This record gives sequence, C-alpha cells and structure tokens, in this order.
Amino acid sequence: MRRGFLRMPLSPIQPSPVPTPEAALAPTLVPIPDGHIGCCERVGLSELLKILRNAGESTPSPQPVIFQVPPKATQPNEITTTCITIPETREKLLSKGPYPPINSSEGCRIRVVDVPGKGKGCVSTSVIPRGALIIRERPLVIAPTVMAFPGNFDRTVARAMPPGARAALLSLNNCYEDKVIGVLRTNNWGIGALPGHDAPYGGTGAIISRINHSCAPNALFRWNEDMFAAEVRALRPIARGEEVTMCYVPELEGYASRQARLRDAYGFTCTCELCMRAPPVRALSDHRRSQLEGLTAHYDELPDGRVWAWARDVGAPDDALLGALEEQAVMMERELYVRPEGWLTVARPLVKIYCALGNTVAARRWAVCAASYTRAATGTDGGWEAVARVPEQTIWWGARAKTSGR
Ligand SMILES: C[S@@+](CC[C@H](N)C(=O)[O-])C[C@H]1O[C@@H](n2cnc3c(N)ncnc32)[C@H](O)[C@@H]1O
Repeated sequence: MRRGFLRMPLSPIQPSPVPTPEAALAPTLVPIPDGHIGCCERVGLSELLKILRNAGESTPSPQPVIFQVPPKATQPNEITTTCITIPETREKLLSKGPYPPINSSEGCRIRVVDVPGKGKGCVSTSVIPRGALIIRERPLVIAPTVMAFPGNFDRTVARAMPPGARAALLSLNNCYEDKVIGVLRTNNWGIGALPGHDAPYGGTGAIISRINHSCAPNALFRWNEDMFAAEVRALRPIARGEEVTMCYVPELEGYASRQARLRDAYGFTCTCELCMRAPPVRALSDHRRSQLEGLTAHYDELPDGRVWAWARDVGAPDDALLGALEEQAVMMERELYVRPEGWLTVARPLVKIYCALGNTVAARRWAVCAASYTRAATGTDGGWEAVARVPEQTIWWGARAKTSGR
C-alpha cells in the first residue's frame, strides 16, 4: 500500500528538548490552529463552463470583456492570461497588479508524457512530499463558468489571444464541438470568484490541464490569487515517475455516480485503483464513502468543549475519544481519501487529545499530518509545524494528567 501516514516515519522536524522546569515556569503558548483552510474548492471541472450561448436564458449578464493579465509580458516566453470577465472585474484585476512573472518550469516537478489509454498526462520527475508544490502556472485563459456569451465567442477569444498561447490552448484535449469553448470545458479547473464578480470562474493551463483524473488522486489544484497563478500540490507522497492525478468529480460520491459524471462531461471510463475494485468491495466502498461524506463535512469536528470535558472527567477512560477518531482515520486510509478538510477534522482533535494525554510522539505525528494537509490546501503550514515542534507548549498539554493528579 502506498499510503499510510499512520505508519509513516515522522517528518524531518527536529525533536524539541524535553521541557525543563524553568521552561514550564515561563511557557510561550503555541496556539493550535483552528482556522479553516477555505480555498479547497472542489474541482470545478464537472460543473464547468456552463457557457450559455443563448443570452437571455437567465438574468442577462454584462457584456464580457477580454484582456490580458499582466497587460504585457516582461520576460521572454512569459504567459499572459487571456481573461474573460465583466468590466468591473477588469478594473479590479488590473489595479491589483503588478503580478510577479511566473515561469512554469521553475520548480516544476512534472513532465508531460503519453499515458496509455488517457492521451497525455503528467508524471513526477522527483519524489514529492505531501503539501509540496508540484507546479505553479499562469493560466492561458480564465473565464466564468456561467455566463451568456455571443455566438461568435469562439473566434473573438481566439483572436484576442497572443499567438503562442492560442496555439497552446488549441493543442489541448477537446471533448466538445466548439473550438475554444470546448477546450475550456474539457480542461478548466475551478478558481472560484474573482474580485467584483461573484460567479464561479475556471482556468485552463498549458501543463496543469494535462493532468488526468483519478477518484483516488494524489494532487490538489488551488488558485493563488496574489500571484495570479494556478498551483498544484501533493496530497500524499508521490514517487518519482508516478502519474500525478487530480479528481474531476466530488470524490465521496459512489462509483456509479462518479463514472456517470466522467462519461458525460469528459467522455471516459475511469479505471483508477478505486474504480477497479471488485464489485462487492466497491459496494462496501460506496457505503464507507457515504459515511465519510457526513463525517468530514467542514467543521463537523469534535468540539473543544467535549475534549475539555473528557480531559477534566477523572472517571472517563483515557481512550474515550480516541476510538471513533482513529476509526475514521482508518476508514479514510482504506478509501484512499485525501481531502485536506476531511483529514483536518480528525487531525485537529487528535493533536489536542494526545497533548492532553502528554503523548509527544502521537501529538507530533498528527500535527505533522495537519501541517502537510494544510500546506496542500493553502500553500502554508497554517501554524501546525510550530505545534509539531513543541506540542508541550500548547494549552492542551498535560490537561488530563493535571485532572487526575498523575
Ligand atoms: C483535462 S484533460 C487531461 C489531459 C488529456 N489526457 C490530454 O491528453 O490532454 C481531460 C481529458 O483527459 C482524458 N482523461 C483524463 N483522465 C482520464 C482517465 N483517468 N482515464 C482516461 N482518460 C482520461 C479524457 O479524455 C478527458 O476528457
């Protein structure tokens, strides 16, 4: 089995010295992060680019405007993004810059290859730890996924694009009839709303859009608004030469529903590890996934009040809260589940519980887990690495021992 952080070695974070009584007298408390990771938008591909060609189908949208961000390339071969938005957003995006030039080959850890049965795809060029950046790329195009566009839109966009970017865009896979719109529908990743336009947008990139689907993916897409760039980060350790995949559909849905979405929107049948399980195992998997759907909803997490109540309750067994959480972790492992928000609903309370029990090794292991998933989703560790270095300096440390007088 490739996965399994429960058994994985501890990260290279250096162990802290055993706290001395002096340190205990003047502790600097390390906060346990509780902020949510927000940006983890489910991949936009499946709900994508419902570009309404017939204006007036719903509330009329403002006339689209087409422009480049940044307005001019400052470096050779620099990609500028052809943006299709509304006028208000154009003003906001252009006044927010200048954005740094993005060189997608800088730090890039994948290359595009032919993958049997899938067209092109991306394989890793090195070992990639969970949370690490795999590629940062400025999109060729960003466009709203729901907007009324005029009938000649394909030609208008193609003409507005710099020739190199247009050629790169038109070389991408296309499961639809329209030239440009078809490519966008096949290759877009959800980037969320843009300033001034509260509508879902999608971005298409020359390399990122070559990443194939898996229902048990190893990478996650995120939009870096400050850099005006798309990023892909590892959701689990990726071996050199392994195919990098992202999930195009809501991955906790059952097998039949995932396959139907992929067939309808992208015209292929998924043969990932999860989908190739024998039918009875798949049925069990569907059942587990629907349970996980409920358990991993955002913030549906063991409340601090319950953890404190347990910590203070001399009569409660030490492992009273551990069983359900560790069971959930095992279920997520079995299901090859890698959504950061789901793992954080388990990791966060486990760090607190193990801190309360004074178990440095386990508290660190879960804090490292939380750090890497937070990095995968947001680009930073969110404060978890500090917890992993010195769990003894969190407010939860030893809470249980203090209660029972041990
Ligand atoms: C975003 S593109 C991915 C890159 C594409 N393979 C290419 O050659 O450019 C999406 C298309 O890739 C193919 N694809 C993606 N994931 C696949 C998979 N797991 N199995 C088979 N085909 C897949 C499908 O044709 C799909 O419409």
